Amino acid sequence: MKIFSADQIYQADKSTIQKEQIKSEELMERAAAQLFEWLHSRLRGTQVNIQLFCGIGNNGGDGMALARMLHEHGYSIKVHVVNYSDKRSEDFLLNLERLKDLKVWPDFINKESDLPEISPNDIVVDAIFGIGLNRVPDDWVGKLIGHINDSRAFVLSVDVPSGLSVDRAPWNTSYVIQASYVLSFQLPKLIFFLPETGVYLNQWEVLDIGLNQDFIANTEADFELIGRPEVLPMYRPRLKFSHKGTYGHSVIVGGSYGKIGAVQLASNACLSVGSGLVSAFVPKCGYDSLQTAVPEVMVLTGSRDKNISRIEIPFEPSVVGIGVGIGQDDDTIDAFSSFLKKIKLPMVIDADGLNILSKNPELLKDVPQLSVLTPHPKELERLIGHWESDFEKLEKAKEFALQHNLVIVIKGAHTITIYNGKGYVNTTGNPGMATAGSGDVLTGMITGLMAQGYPSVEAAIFGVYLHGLAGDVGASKKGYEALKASILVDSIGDAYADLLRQPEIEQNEGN
Ligand SMILES: NC(=O)C1=CN([C@@H]2O[C@H](COP(=O)(O)OP(=O)(O)OC[C@H]3O[C@@H](n4cnc5c(N)ncnc54)[C@H](OP(=O)(O)O)[C@@H]3O)[C@@H](O)[C@H]2O)[C@H](O)CC1
Ligand SMILES: [K+]
Repeated sequence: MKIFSADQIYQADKSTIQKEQIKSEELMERAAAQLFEWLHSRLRGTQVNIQLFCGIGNNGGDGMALARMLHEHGYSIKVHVVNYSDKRSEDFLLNLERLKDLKVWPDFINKESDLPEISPNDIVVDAIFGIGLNRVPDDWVGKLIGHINDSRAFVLSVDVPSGLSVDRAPWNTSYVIQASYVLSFQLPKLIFFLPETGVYLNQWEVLDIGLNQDFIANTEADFELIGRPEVLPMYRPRLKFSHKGTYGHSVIVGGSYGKIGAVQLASNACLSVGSGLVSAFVPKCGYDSLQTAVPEVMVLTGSRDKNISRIEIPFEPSVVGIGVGIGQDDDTIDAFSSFLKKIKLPMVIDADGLNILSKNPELLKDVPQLSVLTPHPKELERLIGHWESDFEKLEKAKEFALQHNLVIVIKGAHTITIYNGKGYVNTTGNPGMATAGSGDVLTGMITGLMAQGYPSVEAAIFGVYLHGLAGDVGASKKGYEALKASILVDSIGDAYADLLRQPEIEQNEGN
């Protein structure tokens, strides 16, 4: 699913109005009807106090129209107009009049007003600001937002939590609604997935308000949300008349004394994701444990016992994944840099491989184009420098990836894969995956997918999705806390099965 900027959403709005020859008020009516249906199907007439806080723009207009529909269906409502400007939108005014026609009289909150009482048992509808927010809310509006947050009521935000801009970091983090649920129109917003802004909502859902599908399909978006529909077409089925050579020979280079487990996890994941053959290149101390732990993996060793000092692979690998557990000894850095000069095919670089690049940026020119770098935020910061906000982080990462023609996988709750000026936001995974070795498994999976012929960017997007899905499958059996990286590896098969399952057929169909 595409993720649009605020400007693109306004354009989609306009093109829908033109194409369907409707008025903007009708689009607002559709939006409000969807909001109403969502609430009504859950409440089914339950008598609970619903307090609607409406701004004076179209977000507020949506709230007003929703208030009317709730009132018409017998719900107990209280409508507050947050009167932060005299520039009321036409559709807001229209819906205010429609509400007054039903003899519902909103109260107008301004700078001097007392804050309304809100019980923890109330439902608050937050329709103060939508995607039109373009500056910090006034202090009195910020205080009202704080008051709503302190109420402990269930807060349903219309389109976005008020106080969050769609395209930048919040001006004042205390002036942002903490939403229990966000009902967002047509397309998800990038802020739902970034660590700095995603914390302002517990759950979100998209409501289809029938915006022009041609416009959406033909408009290039900077970000895309990656779910099952986006990932399935990337899947490459295995062929009946194939052999292990068809699916590539991966090499995982890494490990040092005490960190051989990283290579074990990565090479095991590489095999489990489908690489035909997997070899590991490790220091000598890793030989016995690796051969014992993963008999399917072939093991090559360097000349040193505790670290890698020279990397020599006596065959042409399909792909190399390098860096897990490798350490940063001087001779390891030398080995890494001379290996980079030899290798021409795209590779996967993780962990200390990335830290070596950060400390020796002159090596970047030797990294093969289209290689995949998989940093967590700290590793990314070492690579691209400090950022002030998640938006700046994404811009800098895009620039860096473009400059070196690389794929960058920014790991996090919603891992974002950056390539060619675009960001692909992952939807699978859970907090149980914040555990030792989880990244090593991902490195192995992306490497194993590239070995099978997935182009690097698809290997990254598909691998991140499948890795998260393995985490979700694993957590469903073990819970979050007990989820370990080795469970992720064991769950890769179930993750594939989950991804490829046929849509469920109605049980009684045909009866
Ligand atoms: N296509 C859709 O998704 C549809 C969305 N709808 C809803 O419309 C809003 C967007 O409405 P809009 O009127 O453009 O903007 P807001 O309601 O968010 O804000 C209203 C105006 O407030 C001004 N503003 C901005 N920041 C502040 C501030 N900090 N303090 C005071 N005032 C502020 C700004 O106007 P200015 O001229 O003063 O700059 C805003 O325009 C969207 O989120 C949906 O809820 C439609 O209903 C259906 C289609
Ligand atoms: K809102």
